[in-house]
Amino acid sequence: MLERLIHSLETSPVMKRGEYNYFINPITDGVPLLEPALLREIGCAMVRNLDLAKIDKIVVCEAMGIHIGVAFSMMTDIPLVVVRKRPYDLPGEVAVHQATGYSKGELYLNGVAAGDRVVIIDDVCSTGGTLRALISAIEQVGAEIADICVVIGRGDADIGRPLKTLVRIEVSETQVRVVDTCL
Ligand SMILES: O=P(O)(O)OC[C@H]1O[C@H](OP(=O)(O)OP(=O)(O)O)[C@H](O)[C@@H]1O
Ligand SMILES: Nc1nc2[nH]cnc2c(=O)[nH]1
Repeated sequence: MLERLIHSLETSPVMKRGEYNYFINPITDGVPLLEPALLREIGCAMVRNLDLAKIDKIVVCEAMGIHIGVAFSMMTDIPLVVVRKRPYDLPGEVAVHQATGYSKGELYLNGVAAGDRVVIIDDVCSTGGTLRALISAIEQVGAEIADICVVIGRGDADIGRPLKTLVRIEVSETQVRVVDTCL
């Protein structure tokens, strides 16, 4: 299992975004293209690794959490909430600040209510800025976070909660190395 993901990572190009070594991969960028078999492989691995007991909603972040969230939602029949990068000004919307290794912005959460039990999933965790922002937004509405899982972990960010990763990687200026897997 995860052979496709590991192969895609070990053949990922790396570019500079400022000082940040940014790897380019189908799962994290949709570039150059995303094979359905790779998406299925990841969906199955998430189903096997997440605690799905009594989960009301899956929460993902725009943009590169969406395809993973859709696959996972269709496999589990659990509704999907997409945290957006633009406001809708709906009642109860929560805004939080997001900072990554190469960008800053605001995130807007709608569709999660007090008492909901949710899982957060994303493509990658690097500095942890995005997951910390998502956790803060969900805590502000009074929902319960049952589990958090990303496909790819790089670095050792502290998000203040347990984090599941399908694979862990190291990124140099020229290449990606897979150093651990969940299996
Ligand atoms: O751990 P971090 O340093 O926060 O990095 C992880 C985040 O970076 C990417 O999102 P990004 O905001 O670049 O946008 P995108 O999904 O729209 O490409 C990725 O999809 C993660 O959400
Ligand atoms: N594609 C991609 N997304 C990221 N999100 C945070 N770091 C990275 C990275 O190196 N590559």
